[in-house]
This record gives sequence, C-alpha cells and structure tokens, in this order.
Amino acid sequence: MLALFRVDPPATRSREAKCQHAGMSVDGYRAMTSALRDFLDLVATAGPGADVDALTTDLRRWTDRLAPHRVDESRRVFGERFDLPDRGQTMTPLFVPRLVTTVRAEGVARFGEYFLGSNGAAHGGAVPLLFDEVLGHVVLARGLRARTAYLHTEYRAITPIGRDLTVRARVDRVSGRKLFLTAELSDGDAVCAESEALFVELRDGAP
Ligand SMILES: CCCCCCCCCC(=O)SCCNC(=O)CCNC(=O)[C@H](O)C(C)(C)COP(=O)(O)OP(=O)(O)OC[C@H]1O[C@@H](n2cnc3c(N)ncnc32)[C@H](O)[C@@H]1OP(=O)(O)O
Repeated sequence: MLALFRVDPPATRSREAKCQHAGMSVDGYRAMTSALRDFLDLVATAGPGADVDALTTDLRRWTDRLAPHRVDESRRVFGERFDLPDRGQTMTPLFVPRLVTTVRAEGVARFGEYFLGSNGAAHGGAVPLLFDEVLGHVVLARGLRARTAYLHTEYRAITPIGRDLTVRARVDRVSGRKLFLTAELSDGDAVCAESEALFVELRDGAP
C-alpha cells in the first residue's frame, strides 16, 4: 500500500512523455511489464531443474542495463500507465477494469502463480493488495489526493490462482474528508473475500 494519489487525473497525463522520459516506446513498455509478469509466474512455478545460475547471470545483466535509467518518482512509468489494464506495473495481481466511476469500480482480477500462498490459494496478503488497487481506482476517479487509513479484509473462501475472478468496489459513504468503501472478490457465485476500507483525503500541503 504505497501509492499516493496525484492531483492530476490520469487522462491528462501524457503516456508518450512518460515513456520518453524512461527511454522506452509506448508499446514497448506494455510488452515489458507483460513479459515481466510471465517471468515472475514462471519463477514461482520453476522446479529444481531450472538453470538458475545462467538465469541469475542474465538477470544481473538486465539490472546493469536498467541502473543508468533510474529517475526520480515524478518521472517514473511503472504504475503510471493508466491506458494499460494493469497500469504498467507488476506489483499487484492483475486487475482489468471494466467500469470505473466516481462511486464504483468493477473488473476482472487474476492472481498469477507468483501470488500463490499454498494449495492453490492466493497469498492472504495479496488479496488486500488487490482491494487497495481497485478501491484506489474509485478514489482516483473522484480526483482526490487520498490515502488508505484502514483496509479490513474478510477471507470467505480461498482465492484461486490462475482464474478470472470478479472484483467490485463501491463508495458506501462520504463524511468530510473520509470515504468509506467496500469491495468484494468472487469466483463465479462464490465470494472469496470482502473488504471495508477508509480512505482519507489529504490536507492541503500533506506529502
Ligand atoms: C488507479 C489507482 C492506482 C492506485 C492504487 C493504489 C492505492 C493505494 C492507496 C494507498 O495504499 S495509500 C498508502 C497507505 N496509507 C498510508 O500510508 C496512510 C498513512 N496514514 C496517513 O497518512 C494519515 O494517517 C491519514 C492521511 C490516513 C490521516 O491523517 P490526517 O492527519 O489527514 O487525518 P486525521 O488523523 O485528522 O483524521 C481525519 C479523520 O479520519 C479519521 N481516521 C484517520 N485514520 C483513521 C483510522 N485508521 N481509522 C479510523 N478513522 C481514522 C479520524 O478519526 C478523523 O475523523 P473525524 O474527521 O471524524 O475526526
């Protein structure tokens, strides 16, 4: 839960400019984060026969290639590609929005193998990570600078890995700077998890 909402709504940002800053093509960045998700899923599923020494050497080379391109937060692309289904980030389970308004969001969620806890169930910490992401879309649609004050999650059934799930979030109540929201994750008719959250709009001048 580390993102701070920015004042400018996503539509006003120039994704081309963001990518230019990062020295990447618009489509190239999409392909890169997609490839990274695939890679992380395969790291998670790899057995002991994997050629880890060679892979580690390759990974170190990739790190060395990216190191000179480090920029400050305001110029980063990761998580800032609002034109892409996953915002161009791999930190959260995949959320592909179908609908985002100022009062609700709905879409498809998918937990890749990377998010496995055990026995086919998603890691318990990954579920609120998804909820925070989805709720964040609603809050951002309101054009607010806000942060999560709490996010309570109830686990009703296991959250399966590798399936398209449905996630819904809505604003229940607004009181001054406080936004009370709820969210639900389901697998068909089965509810996997529910969440209640409070987002607090930041005071002027808050970092
Ligand atoms: C497209 C989407 C992409 C983005 C998706 C990612 C979204 C990620 C969003 C996040 O995860 S943000 C990062 C995680 N959250 C934080 O780091 C927040 C850390 N905490 C804070 O910064 C402050 O505590 C906070 C801004 C939440 C509140 O501080 P303030 O000084 O602005 O408010 P204040 O403490 O005066 O409280 C304001 C009201 O909220 C209430 N409140 C604050 N924290 C509360 C709490 N934890 N529980 C219950 N009530 C709470 C408080 O009682 C009060 O109620 P009243 O107005 O009725 O008096």
